[in-house]
Amino acid sequence: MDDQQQPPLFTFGVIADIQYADIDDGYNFTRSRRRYYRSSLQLLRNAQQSWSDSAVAPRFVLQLGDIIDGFNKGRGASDRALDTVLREFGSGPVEVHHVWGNHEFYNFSRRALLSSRLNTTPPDTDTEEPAGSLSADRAAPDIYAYRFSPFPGFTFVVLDAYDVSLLGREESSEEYRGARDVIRQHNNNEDLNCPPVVEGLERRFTMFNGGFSKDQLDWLESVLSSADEKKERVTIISHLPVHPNSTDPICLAWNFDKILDIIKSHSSVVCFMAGHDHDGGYCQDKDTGVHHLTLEGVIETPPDSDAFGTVSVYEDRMVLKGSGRIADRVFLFQ
Ligand SMILES: Nc1ncnc2c1ncn2[C@@H]1O[C@H](COP(=O)(O)OP(=O)(O)O)[C@@H](O)[C@H]1O
Repeated sequence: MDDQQQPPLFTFGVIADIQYADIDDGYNFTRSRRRYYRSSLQLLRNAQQSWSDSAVAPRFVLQLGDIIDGFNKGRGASDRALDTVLREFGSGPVEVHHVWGNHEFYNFSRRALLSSRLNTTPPDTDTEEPAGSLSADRAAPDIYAYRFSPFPGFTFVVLDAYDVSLLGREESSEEYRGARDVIRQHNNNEDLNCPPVVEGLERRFTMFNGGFSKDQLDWLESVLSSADEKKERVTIISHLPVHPNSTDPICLAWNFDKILDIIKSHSSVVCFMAGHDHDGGYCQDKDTGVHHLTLEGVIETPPDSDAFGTVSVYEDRMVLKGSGRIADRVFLFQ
């Protein structure tokens, strides 16, 4: 019998870059793509409706970052916009795991985010760690990175792609200075949102991107080592993509190569999911077989279309059923 005819072990929903704001339509920076700020809420509603109606209720939803747009901040509407979108999420049947993107930091400080409803770190389940030490389920107190296991044998890792960034860090902090040193080595522009070159991987060194600290990378190593031992299947999620063939390089994480190196040295990773590049992208890494999916963004999806997916997980594969401009895909495990 074909796997596809058997029921999945579990399913989950994915959606990226909602960027809701109660403002008229606009355009991206280069004016090549229209942005539908109000309609994005209706597209989220469509996704929730589909997940509510589905025969197999999804176990959870992954919200891949940029839930509300930075324009809310200047209008004093950040809290209101967030309430509006979270109310919509709350109407659905399942828990949501929120990833943080650049627009989260345009609206809120890191400290505010850590104590907000956008912090979906699960309660500590790790009983093996001695009292007082950090849980293996979380990276560090001010890094928004955690793991969760929705089904035996499957682990999901939420990464903090703005851990090393000029966004969200106090200008007086050591972290801010460290991030400024990194970007300044590559970008001499006065406006650090302006990429340093017109082509190639160096374009990623802009202020709207960021990277992963050594602490976070070390933690990821340890999570993946443990998953390797248990022969688990790991899906990593982050706002920023890490594979150059899965995105326009202007959207890559600063130290994407470090994540690729770590993935390469662990057999457990099967998939990496990101947002940020609203045009979306996909590749399967030829060495590791890991599937790198960049999900098309809701904000640049016309009101008569959709941009969400539902993933069915089987023993040997994940099957993405895309809606609207998201393609159907099969991610076979290697
Ligand atoms: N090529 C560029 N040169 C200068 N500023 C840019 C460039 N691209 C984006 N920006 C600015 O960077 C910020 C983030 O860009 P934006 O396209 O809004 O990000 P996102 O795609 O995450 O919504 C905005 O303030 C935008 O005006």
